[in-house]
Amino acid sequence: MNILILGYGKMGKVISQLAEERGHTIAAKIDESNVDELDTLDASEVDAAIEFSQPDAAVNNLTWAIKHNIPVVCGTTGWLEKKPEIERLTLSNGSAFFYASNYSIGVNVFFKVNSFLAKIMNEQPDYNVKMEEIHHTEKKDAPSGTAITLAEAIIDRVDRVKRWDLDSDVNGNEHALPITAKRIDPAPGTHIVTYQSAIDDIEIKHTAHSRKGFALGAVLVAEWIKDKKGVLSMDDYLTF
Ligand SMILES: NC(=O)C1=CN([C@@H]2O[C@H](COP(=O)(O)OP(=O)(O)OC[C@H]3O[C@@H](n4cnc5c(N)ncnc54)[C@H](O)[C@@H]3O)[C@@H](O)[C@H]2O)C=CC1
Ligand SMILES: O=C(O)C1=N[C@H](C(=O)O)C[C@H](O)C1
Repeated sequence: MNILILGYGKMGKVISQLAEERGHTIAAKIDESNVDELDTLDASEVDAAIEFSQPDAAVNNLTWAIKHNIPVVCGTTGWLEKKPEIERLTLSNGSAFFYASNYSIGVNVFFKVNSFLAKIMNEQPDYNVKMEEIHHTEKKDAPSGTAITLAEAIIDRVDRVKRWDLDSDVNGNEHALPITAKRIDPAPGTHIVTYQSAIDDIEIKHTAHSRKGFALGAVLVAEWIKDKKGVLSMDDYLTF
């Protein structure tokens, strides 16, 4: 496949390397410094685009790919208020758009465990739930996209939890899920969900050791999305 890299930072570099190791070619590596290369790129030669840039760049990149009918795999977090707009554009254009807050298989297993635990804890009102996420200091958004996905699953299943709150001192308020976002180098991504009671704590934790799991997942999805259409997610790709 010929893959276009939209966002050639820490993730774009690992993704390009892995894609080449898997026998793909890279159509172009687009960064802040060479966005104008998109004006002359032959889109008909591109099989899929992988977009890992930054919150204020994602919408333009995705719009460009969708309008050029290039299936696009997006991992950028922190722009999701605009996602409905991108989904509408995808559908009206008959293109393909895939979004996941986390492409690693391990985190997607963790999402399932989190949902299962939340369902059980709905029946255990003595426990308050809280979350901690730890990432490197260059991360632009907080809380992480992964933390938001985890929180949304808890809010959907635990009736007493109505919202999440970032870095607030709401421990003990049973209606809020406090999320603490720590920035410590070189953490690639750690997420901890804790249910706390006077008697005991129940804790689940995922720790990424590198960016390889995120990057491999994105390349595998790009291979899968090549001939697909529509708004797609990990629920369409993963069979577990
Ligand atoms: N969904 C997932 O599995 C994962 C998502 N991420 C997300 O991916 C994004 C990128 O992460 P990193 O690579 O660590 O960040 P980074 O800061 O190392 O790289 C971002 C790159 O985007 C470039 N950029 C800025 N404007 C651009 C534009 N208009 N077009 C193309 N590129 C542009 C910047 O120059 C920079 O090189 C973040 O939003 C992060 O949260 C990161 C890891 C995993
Ligand atoms: O910015 C990062 O690095 C990461 N971002 C994603 C997120 O916001 O959840 C995924 C991963 O945790 C790494």
